[in-house]
Amino acid sequence: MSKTQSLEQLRGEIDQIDSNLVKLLNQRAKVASDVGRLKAGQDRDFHVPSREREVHERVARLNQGPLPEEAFRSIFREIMSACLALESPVKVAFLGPMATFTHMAAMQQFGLSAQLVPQKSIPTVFEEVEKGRALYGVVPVENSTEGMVSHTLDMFVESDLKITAEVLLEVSHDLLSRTGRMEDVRKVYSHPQALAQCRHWLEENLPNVPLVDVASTALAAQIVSEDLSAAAIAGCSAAEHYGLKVVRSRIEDQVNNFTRFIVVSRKLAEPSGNDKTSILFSVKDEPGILYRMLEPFARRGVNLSKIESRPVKTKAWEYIFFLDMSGHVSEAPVGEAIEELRSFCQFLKILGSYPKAR
Ligand SMILES: C=C(O[C@@H]1C=C(C(=O)O)C=C[C@H]1O)C(=O)O
Repeated sequence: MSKTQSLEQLRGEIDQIDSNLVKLLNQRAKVASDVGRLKAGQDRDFHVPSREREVHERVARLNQGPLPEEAFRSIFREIMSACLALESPVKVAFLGPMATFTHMAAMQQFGLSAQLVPQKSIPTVFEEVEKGRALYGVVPVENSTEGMVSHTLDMFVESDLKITAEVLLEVSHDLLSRTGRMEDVRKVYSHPQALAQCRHWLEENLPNVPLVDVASTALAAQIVSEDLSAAAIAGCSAAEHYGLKVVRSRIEDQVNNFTRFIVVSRKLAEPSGNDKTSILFSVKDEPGILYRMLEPFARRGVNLSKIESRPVKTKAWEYIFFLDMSGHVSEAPVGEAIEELRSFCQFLKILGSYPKAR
């Protein structure tokens, strides 16, 4: 920048660049619509997550700064979301109500132009996708401090939906109220997990204030939007959505609190080059079975990243196992190890192969 450039001149330059951006973005949208028409004629899906990933990766390679990769990721997520919405918005069911952490995860994955539809429960999210009323569903599956969301794992025993993506979100809690003043808080509402995650902060800062459990952090925010003497513990997007002020931000006791969400759909995702596969199976109760079920993976050098067991609801002391591994099921070592395991399982289901979250 030379010293002689005035504020007006610099703003003029920005206006010129924006004019070009508007033109280019509309050009891009038109080409995306052409692609949409072409695909419709060939009966192909318009939304192609693997291609979107390619676009993000290409943009990251092109980027020479000063903007960081993350900035381009959000910008291009919204560009592609808006291009898709011109044809027909991608419909996504998520565990609601509005402004839950699952809602934030859905926005992170699909952008603001997707049609995000809140659902009352995890089973209704699955049902919306199974019946074809939504293309995707988003539900929580695991929290780094509270563990697995067993309701979600249990759904896969009956459902044939596939996991097509995972989303990692840092979960941070704010204390929200109508007035934004600490001295007005006579009661605190939240989801029991959120209250547990802020226990020490609450003991120190709001001792003797009653804590009330409700079904979600967003519902707590909704209740508090009608009560001047109450506060909610919820994510920052709930403040905006329910017209609340932040009394204190980031009140969780542990930093680095992540929740993992999964995206379900009726189709398997294509390989992206850096995938993960999840399976579910049950084995006969006999000596050495735990060793035998893992051996096919060890022999082929397939990296197992997680193993969970859940009781079979209809049979006491029998278990089903959930296994996560690196790689896509279409890759030989992964596919072969799974088939070998299948040969001594009572049942085995591939829950999906999907890109590893960044
Ligand atoms: C335009 C396409 O369709 C959709 C829109 C994309 C985009 O805006 O870049 C990318 C993938 C698809 O979800 C395509 O497949 O190329």
